[in-house]
This record gives sequence, structure tokens and C-alpha cells, in this order.
Amino acid sequence: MQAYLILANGRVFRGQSIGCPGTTIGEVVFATGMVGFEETLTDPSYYGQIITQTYPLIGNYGMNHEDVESTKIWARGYIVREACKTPSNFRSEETLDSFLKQYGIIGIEGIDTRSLTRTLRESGVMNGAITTEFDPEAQPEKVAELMPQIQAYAVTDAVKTVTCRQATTYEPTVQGAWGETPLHVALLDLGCKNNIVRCLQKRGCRVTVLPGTTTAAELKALNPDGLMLSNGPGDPAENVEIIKNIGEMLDSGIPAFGICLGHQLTALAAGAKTCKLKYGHRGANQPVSHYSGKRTYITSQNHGYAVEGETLPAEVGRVSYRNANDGTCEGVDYFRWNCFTVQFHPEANGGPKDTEFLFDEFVSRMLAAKGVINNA
Ligand SMILES: NC(=O)CC[C@H](N)C(=O)O
Repeated sequence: MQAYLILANGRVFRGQSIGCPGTTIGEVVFATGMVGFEETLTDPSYYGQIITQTYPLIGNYGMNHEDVESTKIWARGYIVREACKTPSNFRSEETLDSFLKQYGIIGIEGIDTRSLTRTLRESGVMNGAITTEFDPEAQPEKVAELMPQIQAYAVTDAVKTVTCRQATTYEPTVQGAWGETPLHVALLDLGCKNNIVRCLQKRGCRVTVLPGTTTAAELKALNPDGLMLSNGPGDPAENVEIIKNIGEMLDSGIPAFGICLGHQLTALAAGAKTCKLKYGHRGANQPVSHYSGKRTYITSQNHGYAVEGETLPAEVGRVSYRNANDGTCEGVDYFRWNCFTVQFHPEANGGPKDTEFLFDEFVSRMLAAKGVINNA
């Protein structure tokens, strides 16, 4: 079946349908990871977006239901150069196409994704639609009808939509070196990836995943050893109430670690500003340099917004990492709070695990706060 991608600037790409037929509108972004399409598709941070994979062959190793980062696909569409129809891997359970169909996702293959990516890099992220319902060339009036909807589309109510409705506790998978009692981490789910939970479980933590709307008083009643702020979709500045709650939670002095959206919301709570990047960072090879100048790490990333480092009040915290490509803020160490945050994804999935040591740092902070170790 034919499918078409229509961009907000009027450009049309002709390809073939994958996943479900129909019409979908979203913010078209590109991700550069060569592998990790299962993790990308199920990362809640892509809510509202149509994902373009720049790597030309997607689905070669098939889908399984273990390598997923949440309960479903939150993205609004999927664009690939070629979707593999005959995956080969001992863990493969189904094809990319059947996985998309299972979640009602409309996709397109067979378009020039290099040319599309070049457009997005030059003009910035852009809204678009994928449709199987009409041929834009044959029916330009249908394009004219759809175009105002494409142009007006905005990702809204993102965190509200993806966050869990009820708290769930996950037991540790190993015992911590400090003894039998696990550390208890409260994880504020803003659109959390499963691997954040796994990274804490395998370090001897019991993890209680909480709805994003949890208040400081509700958190206090739980009396956790640490607070983890997850990744998540949408414009960070939209989350006015959650930002206020996070500020109050951190004022209690609890050890805290924020990732991506969690990083952005903490900076907003601290009085800094966020901005939208031209085309964002999405992929598995984004270099970030530590402020000490000693190390640059290759990281996994998926964000369209960034903290404006210069707007962070100097007495509150300092920029800890910067993106080595464009100099944008990639992390903050707070002085005011017992908290550190990063824009990149130390939990990886997909992508390199080089910065997973940050979870060890978080565990050390919790142990130090309990007086179990001296972290001076
Ligand atoms: N992965 C994330 O947490 C993304 C954060 C935010 N939605 C952004 O696009 O910048």
C-alpha cells in the first residue's frame, strides 16, 4: 500500500505503508542510533512525535518483548528507509511491522530518509503527517484541508498522558554491599524508561515508581532514601505544578538524581530557563564533556529542549557537563540541594552504557546521607 509523508513546509515524500493504515499528525524528529529501535519505539519521551530513523535498515534483529522501555509505543508515527521483513535473531518474536500494527502505529518506509533528515537539520524539527488515505499529488485539495491541522499541531499534556496512575514497588534484584536492608528510591514517573528501574534494582535498591503528580507531602510520607526524577516527553516548561512539587521535595535535603526531563524540571525549579533546540539530540553517540576537562563520554540521548546553562543562578548550582558538538548544557551539580542531574541517558537502552556509573554515584549519596559511608 502506498503511504505519503507530508511536511508542514509542503514537501511530500512517497513511500509504502508499514504498521497500520490511516492518517497521523506529529512532530517529525530524527534519531541517529544504528541499533536500539525497540527501545526507541517504546521510550515514552517520543510521545507526540513521528520518529525518523536515519540508519537505513531497521528491524533486522526483530522485536522481542523484553527489550522494551515501557508498556507500549507512545510515538505518533514511524519513518524508516527499509523495514526488515525477515528478521534473524534467536530472541526475535515478531517483525517491526507486526509490532507497529499491534499498537496501532502508522508508519512509512521507502522514502529518502537522508534527504528528510537534511531538511529537518536545515529548517529545524517540523510537524508532518503520514497518510495512506489519499495521494497528495492527485488530490491537492486534501492536502490543503489537512495542512492547517499539521501546522497547528503541538505536543501538549505530555507528562499527564504517559505517567502511571498508581504507585508500584519493585524489589531489588541483588543485595547491596552495605547489608540486607535495601535502599528505598522513590522514582517520580514523568514518562519513565524501564531501564532506570532496572539500573537501581541491580544496585540493591527497592524502587517505588510514583505518578508524576505526587506532592512533596506524599513523598515525605513514604520516607524514601532517595528521589529519582525520570525522563519524559513534551515541553518541560508546561509542567508548572510538577516543577513546584520538585522544588519542595528537594528542599527537604533528600539525595536526588534527575535524568533528561527530570534534569530540565529541576533546573526550572531552581530558577533557570529552558529552550527548544533546533533539531535536538536523538541517538546513541552524543559526546558530552565534564567541566573538569578530563573526560568526554559517548552518551545516549533523546531530547528536543535544553537547560540554558547561563540562566542557572550561580549560588544554586553549576553546569557539570556540556555537549561537545554544540556546547549546550548536559548536566547540573546543585549546591542548594543534594542533587545532580543529566540531560543524557545514563540508563542507555539503546546506546552506550559508559555513564551508568552515575547510578553508583546516586547510591553513594544515599548511603552517605544515611551515615552508612563517608562520602566526603
Ligand atoms: N528524554 C527526555 O526526557 C526528553 C525531555 C524533553 N521532553 C525534551 O524533549 O527535551
